[in-house]
Amino acid sequence: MKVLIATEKPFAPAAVQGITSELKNAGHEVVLLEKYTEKGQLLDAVKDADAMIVRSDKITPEVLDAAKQLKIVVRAGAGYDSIDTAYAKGKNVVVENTPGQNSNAVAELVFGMLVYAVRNFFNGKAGTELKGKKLGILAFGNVGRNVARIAKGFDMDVYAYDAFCPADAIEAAGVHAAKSQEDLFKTCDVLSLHIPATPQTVKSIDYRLVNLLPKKGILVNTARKEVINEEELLKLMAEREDLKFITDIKPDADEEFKKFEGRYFSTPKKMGAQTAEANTNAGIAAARQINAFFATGDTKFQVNK
Ligand SMILES: NC(=O)c1ccc[n+]([C@@H]2O[C@H](COP(=O)([O-])OP(=O)(O)OC[C@H]3O[C@@H](n4cnc5c(N)ncnc54)[C@H](O)[C@@H]3O)[C@@H](O)[C@H]2O)c1
Ligand SMILES: O=C(O)[C@H](O)[C@H](O)COP(=O)(O)O
Repeated sequence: MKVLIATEKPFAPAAVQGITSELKNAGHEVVLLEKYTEKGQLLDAVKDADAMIVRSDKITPEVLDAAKQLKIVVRAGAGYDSIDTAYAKGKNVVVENTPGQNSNAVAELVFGMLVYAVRNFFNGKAGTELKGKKLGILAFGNVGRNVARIAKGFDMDVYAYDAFCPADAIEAAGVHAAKSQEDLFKTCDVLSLHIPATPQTVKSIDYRLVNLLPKKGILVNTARKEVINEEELLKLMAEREDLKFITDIKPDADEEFKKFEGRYFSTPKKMGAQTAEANTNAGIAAARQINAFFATGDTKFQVNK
């Protein structure tokens, strides 16, 4: 089978090597399309691909229509909102993700950004410590659980809320279970977002919710920019000079947020999963899932059943 690795943002070289040898050892042909700049390059490359491995690359109906032989596309990562899963299903294309493979990388970045923020972006003025502060984790999935683990090392008081994870499972992980999203925002000094972008969550982080944060609250986003209601957050930050917003996903209104100097930080490019380890873990998992799919029909990680 022909497997296309299509990554506008390439994997680390060691990851590409690992993915390629997994696939070749299983008898597949590997084609690499990296750093493409035109949609046409992707449309051309997918024409004869039987399988694809992608990162945040947009797999639209146009791409799926061009991929006449495609049977499976694996998103080397957690969030698959960049893929039109329903359209793929209609074309009998299996869509999979690789859950948990990059979650430690994202969790470590949360703390990198947090230390930077509480130390006033290293401007030389006295900052604060994380020890003893209340950390709220919105969504207790793979990333949220890793954030909780690291937060305990900082001696933070950790709370979480997840719409689909029962409170006793959160408590069993040694984390306080908040009764609701509102309860989590009201309680915590730092609020870290780990919800996927879904119809229920898009723009859900709005004025009303963020305004529940106590004085000097910090909102951290390593999830998706779409979950934030940017217009309302801008309004709130203009009204509340105590709030900080730090994010791994540049908002559309980045220029406007930049006006809040000393209270806003965005990574220049999404960095959460950008480690050699996460690239290798997610990429090799994707390759193995493709091998299993062609060898035995395994669809354990399918997200468009
Ligand atoms: N910055 C990055 O590079 C990066 C890397 C990995 C993941 N992400 C983003 O972070 C998200 C979380 O990643 P993950 O690996 O923890 O995913 P995951 O699937 O392991 O966890 C997601 C959690 O969200 C919960 N959830 C779903 N809808 C919810 C809602 N409406 N309210 C509350 N909880 C809800 C689920 O129950 C689940 O526990 C991904 O969907 C992706 O968008 C970003
Ligand atoms: O959802 C995810 O897993 C991450 O957002 C994702 O892997 C990071 O995006 P990437 O850096 O791979 O484009």
